[in-house]
Amino acid sequence: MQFGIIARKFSSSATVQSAIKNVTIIGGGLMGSGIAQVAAQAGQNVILVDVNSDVLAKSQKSIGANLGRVAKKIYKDKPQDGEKFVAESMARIKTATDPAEASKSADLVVEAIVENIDIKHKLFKQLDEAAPQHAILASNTSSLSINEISSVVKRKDKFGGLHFFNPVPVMRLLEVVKGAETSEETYKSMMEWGKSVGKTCITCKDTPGFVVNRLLVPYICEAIRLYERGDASARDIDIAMKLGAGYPMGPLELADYVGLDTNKFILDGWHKKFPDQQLFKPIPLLNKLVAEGKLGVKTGEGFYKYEKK
Ligand SMILES: CC(=O)CC(=O)SCCNC(=O)CCNC(=O)[C@H](O)C(C)(C)COP(=O)(O)OP(=O)(O)OC[C@H]1O[C@@H](n2cnc3c(N)ncnc32)[C@H](O)[C@@H]1OP(=O)(O)O
Ligand SMILES: NC(=O)C1=CN([C@@H]2O[C@H](COP(=O)(O)OP(=O)(O)OC[C@H]3O[C@@H](n4cnc5c(N)ncnc54)[C@H](O)[C@@H]3O)[C@@H](O)[C@H]2O)C=CC1
Repeated sequence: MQFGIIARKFSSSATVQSAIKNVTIIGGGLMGSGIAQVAAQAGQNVILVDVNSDVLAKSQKSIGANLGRVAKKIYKDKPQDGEKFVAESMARIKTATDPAEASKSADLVVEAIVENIDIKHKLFKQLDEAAPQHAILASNTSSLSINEISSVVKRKDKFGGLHFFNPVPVMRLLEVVKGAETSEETYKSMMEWGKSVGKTCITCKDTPGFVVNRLLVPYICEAIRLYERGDASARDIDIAMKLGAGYPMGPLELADYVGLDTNKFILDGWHKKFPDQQLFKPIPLLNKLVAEGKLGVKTGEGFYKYEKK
C-alpha cells in the first residue's frame, strides 16, 4: 500500500505534452492559485484572474513560496537551477482583474470561483463571448452539475469539469468530468492537459460530487455531527481517523483546510436537490461557524485556531 507516499510526491515531473499552451484561470483563491502554479511549472502561459487585486498579490506570494519548496526538492544539489526554475515559472504567470479580457487568447479557461451556480453562470456567459472559438471552458466545481453550469454557454461540446484537489501542487488526482454534451475531442484534450500538469486523471460522470467528494463530504459532515452531539472532542475525532484509519488529516482538520464556507456551499446545494437524503441535511454547527466568519484556515479559525497568513 503506497497511498501516503503517492499523495505526498510532487507532481512536477510530467512528461506528457499538451496542445494547450495558454491557460486562463479565473479565481485566484486557494484552488486557482494552485492550478496556476502547476500549469506554469509545466511551461504553460498562465493568466490568473481575480476580482480582488489583494487576492492576486497574496496568490503570487504563496505561489512563489510553493515553487521554492518544489525547487528545493527537484534541484537539491543545484540551487542556481532551482532559482531559475522558480523565476521562469513565476514569469509565466500574469495577473488580471477582468475575466473576459484575460480569456481572449486562451486555449483553456479553468474557472475556480465561489461555489455558486448563479455567479458561475454570469461568468461563463461572459467567457463564452470572449474566449476564442477553439478554447475549452472548464469548471473546478466541487459539487455542482457540469451540465447545469454549461447550460448558459453555446459551446457545450467544448465544456467539461476539471476537478483538482487541495493543495493542488501536492495532490496528484484530477477528476475529468464529461458532461452530457462534452465532445470526445474535448475530453481527450482535458485528459492530455491534466497529464501535462503532472496529474493522474480519472474519468467521471456528471454525478453529484463526482467520485471523491461523493465519499469525502458525507464523511466530513458525519464527523461534524459527531462533534456537535458531543460524542467526542474535535482533537480526538481527528486523532482517531489519523491513527485508526491512516488518513493524513482528521475530518475536522480537513474541513478547516477545505474551507467551512465551501463545505456549507456543497451541503446546502445537495440538500436543496435531494431533500430526503439524511447525509445532506444541514448542520447547525457548520452554519453557525460560517455565520461567525469562522471559515477555517483561511480566516484563522474554524474548528481550530490558526496563525493568520
Ligand atoms: C473540496 C474538494 O472539492 C476536494 C478537495 O480538495 S478535498 C481535500 C483533499 N485534500 C486532502 O485530503 C489533504 C489531506 N492532507 C494531506 O495530504 C497532508 O496533510 C498535506 C499534504 C496537506 C500536508 O502534509 P503534512 O505532512 O501534514 O505537512 P507537510 O510536511 O508540511 O507537507 C507534506 C509535503 O507537502 C508539501 N506541501 C504541503 N502543503 C503544500 C502546499 N500548499 N503547496 C505545495 N506543497 C505543499 C510540503 O512541502 C511537503 O513536501 P515533502 O513531504 O516532499 O517535503
Ligand atoms: N477549497 C477546496 O478544497 C476546493 C474547492 N474547489 C472548488 O473550487 C472553487 C474555488 O474554491 P476556493 O479556491 O476554495 O475558493 P476561494 O474562496 O479560496 O477563492 C475563490 C476566489 O474567486 C474570486 N472570485 C469570486 N467571483 C469571481 C469572479 N466573478 N471573477 C473572478 N474571481 C472571482 C474570489 O475573489 C476568491 O478569491 C469552488 O468552486 C470550490 O467548490 C474544488 C476543489 C477543492
